[in-house]
Amino acid sequence: MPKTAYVRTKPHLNIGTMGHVDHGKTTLTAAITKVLSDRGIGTFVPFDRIDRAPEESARGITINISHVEYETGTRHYAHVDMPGHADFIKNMVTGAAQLDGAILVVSALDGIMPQTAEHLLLAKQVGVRHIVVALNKADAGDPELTDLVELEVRELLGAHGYDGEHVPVVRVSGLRALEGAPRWTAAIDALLDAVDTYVPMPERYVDAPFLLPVENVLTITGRGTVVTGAVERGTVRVGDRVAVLGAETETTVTGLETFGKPMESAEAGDNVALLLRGVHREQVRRGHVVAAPGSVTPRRRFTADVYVLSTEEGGRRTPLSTGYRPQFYIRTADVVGDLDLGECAVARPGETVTVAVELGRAVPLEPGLGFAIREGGRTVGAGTVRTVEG
Ligand SMILES: Nc1nc2c(ncn2[C@@H]2O[C@H](COP(=O)(O)OP(=O)(O)OP(=O)(O)O)[C@@H](O)[C@H]2O)c(=O)[nH]1
Ligand SMILES: [Mg+2]
Repeated sequence: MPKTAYVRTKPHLNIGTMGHVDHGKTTLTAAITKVLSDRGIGTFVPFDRIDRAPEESARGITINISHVEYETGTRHYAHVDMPGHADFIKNMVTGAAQLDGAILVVSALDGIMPQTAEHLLLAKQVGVRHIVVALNKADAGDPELTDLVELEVRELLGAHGYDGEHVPVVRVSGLRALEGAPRWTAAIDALLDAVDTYVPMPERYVDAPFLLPVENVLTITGRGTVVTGAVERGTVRVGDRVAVLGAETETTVTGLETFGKPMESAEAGDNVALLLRGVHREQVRRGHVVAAPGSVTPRRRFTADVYVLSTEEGGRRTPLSTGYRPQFYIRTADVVGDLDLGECAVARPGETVTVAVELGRAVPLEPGLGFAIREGGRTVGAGTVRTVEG
């Protein structure tokens, strides 16, 4: 049976749930789809369809990011549910790199925890400009304690450069909303209203040359290799030639889908799957970039302003020095790089310094691009590209 084509009727945005492990991101994601499907718009996606890997159900945590789709009265959303566990921050950053706005989920029972702050910092760094807070588990929390958690969260938002005073903070219960309790389904409506009104429609650079950072690579039996991700800029049509930067190959797009629905062309902001002619699954990886041929040249060397996280923020205890070789998280890529601190030679936790970086492999870079620096499973710094060199 031929699949129904995607019909663009409402503006499309990319949002997602982030926050500390077990604070209820996946439950809330399922609850949002439930409330909307009860209203007759969209399909309910149960919890075990979101966390569907055997290891996820065995451990009771999210490991991989997953995407669900839904519509409110005014918008179409692709929603990424991100893992909270510290071991899977890598997957969280990949998910966050494509968002126009994020729902920061904070358990009203536990308040701010380490990955609440780390996710906020990483989101800011990869360019998430707007946050809405869901104070989850409000069914079980004491209202006065919840007030304190709200104050704490607003302060944390402010400390990371968000408008802590005005960010909407909505008290929800994903669990009770899933069960259909009217008070809590109404809270989901309030949360979606906050997202609809507080996260503005971003400017989409549809006229720029096409660029898509690869989030995932799949094989469709009988059809070939598919890459998925959000289109960062430009448009792409079936039949277009594209370069796969990282795989150093050029190919033709032979199919285009969003959430299983075929489309003729995709544009900046769309969350899509591209079928690539004659490309083998092993050739392409997360972190590669699919782009209009000749439109970008991957580079290895750049200068950047880097903030070295303080020890209290979960950063290092000791200074960084020239020759330090951490991992750089740039768009969906994770690349090793050498740091040169020039004359200042060392950078202490809590300091901001200008550094020169030489990456282990070339990636598309441009001034203003944000990135995170991680080492041995923790975030140690956050930076912005200043200049790009050959
Ligand atoms: N009381 C109460 N419990 C909740 C609520 N939402 C989630 N929970 C419980 O909290 C636990 C964790 O929920 P998840 O949705 O898996 O949390 P998560 O944030 O997705 O966890 P990770 O993805 O592993 O970081 C589960 O036992 C849920 O049933 C809520 O609103 N109220
Ligand atoms: Mg989860």
